[in-house]
Amino acid sequence: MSPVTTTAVILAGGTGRRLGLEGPKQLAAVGGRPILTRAIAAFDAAPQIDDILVVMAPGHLAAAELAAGPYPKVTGVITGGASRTDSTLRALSALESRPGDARVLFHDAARPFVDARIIAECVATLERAEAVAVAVPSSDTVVVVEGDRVVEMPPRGSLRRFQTPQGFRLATIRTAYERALADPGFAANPPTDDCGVVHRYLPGVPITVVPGSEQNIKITHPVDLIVAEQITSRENAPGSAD
Ligand SMILES: Nc1ccn([C@@H]2O[C@H](COP(=O)(O)OP(=O)(O)OP(=O)(O)O)[C@@H](O)[C@H]2O)c(=O)n1
Ligand SMILES: C[C@](O)(CO)[C@H](O)COP(=O)(O)O
Repeated sequence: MSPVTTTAVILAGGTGRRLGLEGPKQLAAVGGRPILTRAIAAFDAAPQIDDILVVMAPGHLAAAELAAGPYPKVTGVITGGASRTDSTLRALSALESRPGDARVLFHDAARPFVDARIIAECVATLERAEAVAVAVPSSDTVVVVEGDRVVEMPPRGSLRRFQTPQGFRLATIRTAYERALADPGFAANPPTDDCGVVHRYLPGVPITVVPGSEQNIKITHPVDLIVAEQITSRENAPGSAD
């Protein structure tokens, strides 16, 4: 391991309610391989990643251990919490012995098509930044509504859609969550991701954005499974690197 380690945390603690399958969506297969396996494999293959921690939905640890089996960088599979931020907190507890300058990338297990370029750029950015996010421009016009009324139309050119991974120096994300836990309003209204926790509780910390990819989709709704199958159908095409 390099003196400053980089850990990938695969957040797989959800149940996939919006997808509506019988079990957690991360155990469903796309292109013949479980979504969770694809996410783990991407980080296992990345030379910048030293180790991987999988945070799995309660009651499904054995399935996650099976999925992680072939990947030597996986050093732990732990149980997730009730919300995404609870699952991150559990990962931070599991990493409590690591020094503050260690790096951590949090990745949605539900994004099976994260690529080597994105992972490399996130880790490289953490050499000079405390926090990094992955984002793509919006092809839709995005509006703010109150009830059924449009109240704001932010200029689209400055809008981005966040993806994962989201990366941090460990000391930064620890401090952000310490402050969040001290806020009585946090549990009732948690940010939707880890960058949101840093943005709200450490507003002075810049979050550097690196370009994501249109393929790095989050499998959320049933239509996303159809798109995912299409993406995987190219894997074995002549000339494909996969
Ligand atoms: N308690 C939770 C909830 C979510 N996640 C993870 O966070 C990622 C993004 O969340 P999302 O797409 O919302 O997944 P689910 O919570 O499973 O989906 P849904 O909201 O439709 O139930 C997923 O990889 C999910 O497993 C997690 O680790 N712990
Ligand atoms: C982290 C994230 O994927 C960035 O777009 C998103 O915020 C997760 O939201 P979800 O509702 O937990 O899917």
